[in-house]
Amino acid sequence: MNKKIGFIGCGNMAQAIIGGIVNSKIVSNKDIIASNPTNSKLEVVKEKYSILTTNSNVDVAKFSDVIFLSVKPNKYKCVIDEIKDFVNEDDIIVTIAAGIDINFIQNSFGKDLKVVRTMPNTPSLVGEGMSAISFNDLLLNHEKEYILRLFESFGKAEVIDESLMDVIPSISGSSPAYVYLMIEALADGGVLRGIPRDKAYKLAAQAVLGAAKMVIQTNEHPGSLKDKVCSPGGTTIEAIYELERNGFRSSIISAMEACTKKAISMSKNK
Ligand SMILES: NC(=O)C1=CN([C@@H]2O[C@H](COP(=O)(O)OP(=O)(O)OC[C@H]3O[C@@H](n4cnc5c(N)ncnc54)[C@H](OP(=O)(O)O)[C@@H]3O)[C@@H](O)[C@H]2O)C=CC1
Ligand SMILES: O=C(O)[C@@H]1CCC=N1
Repeated sequence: MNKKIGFIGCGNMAQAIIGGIVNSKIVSNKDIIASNPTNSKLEVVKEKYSILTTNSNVDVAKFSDVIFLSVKPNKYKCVIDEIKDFVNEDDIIVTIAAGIDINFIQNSFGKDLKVVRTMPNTPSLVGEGMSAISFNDLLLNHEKEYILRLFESFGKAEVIDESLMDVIPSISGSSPAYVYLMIEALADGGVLRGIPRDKAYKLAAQAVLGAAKMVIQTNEHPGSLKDKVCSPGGTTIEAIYELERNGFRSSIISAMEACTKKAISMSKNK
């Protein structure tokens, strides 16, 4: 059966997933609907992807078999109150929010529902997303497989124990932002030495893409790949020494800890 997919909230993350799903053609655009209170974002997805749009969250709930709750965490309660009478036990609820657990979703709906907790990321838009997924017990095997196929249509997906979900923003949900910061810094460093800005972004971004592909495709330890770039007495080891002196790795791990602590505090203060 062709399932109908709905998005409640059509912001940055919903648009990335919609773009990824439409580009992969796994679901027909006529079977996708999105709601948003303001029209400008709906006009963007209508224009780009020819999906259905509405200002009514209830219309999305009535139309869809799989409902993505793609609003900010603090909007979950009111959105669920609005739609709960229009969601039935065969529907699948997908949460993408940091710090929202499956228990909270079930309690807010006040009934047993099939709930999938996920943490995607914005590279889903270009088919290179990374999503972590946890299912509750009510999903049947074929429904779990369907959800996995859906997420794999716009990148990679890993099933993960729900107890680890608050850590996922730090490693793959939020981390594209750290990488953009690094690409900006690499480009600025190039511009400082006279490289034209447009070329600097291309050089920096392609180096990051290539390095990530090397880790994934060669399966070699990142430390060993790093060693192969460091010619003895060469340029790279000078840069690595400077990065280590400035706490590059511990700065990233500290940033991740801050991210995880925030996700945990969000789950306590919903
Ligand atoms: N951005 C990211 O990289 C990632 C985000 N997430 C999760 O995705 C969720 C959305 O984040 P993000 O896309 O960044 O945020 P955005 O602010 O870009 O999107 C949220 C959207 O929800 C809309 N909205 C607000 N209130 C309602 C309502 N009552 N009914 C329907 N829609 C409403 C907003 O409309 P408007 O502003 O137009 O009024 C906005 O378009 C969050 O829970 C976040 O944790 C998860 C992984 C990665
Ligand atoms: O910043 C946030 O809260 C969301 C969750 C992961 C990425 N963006």
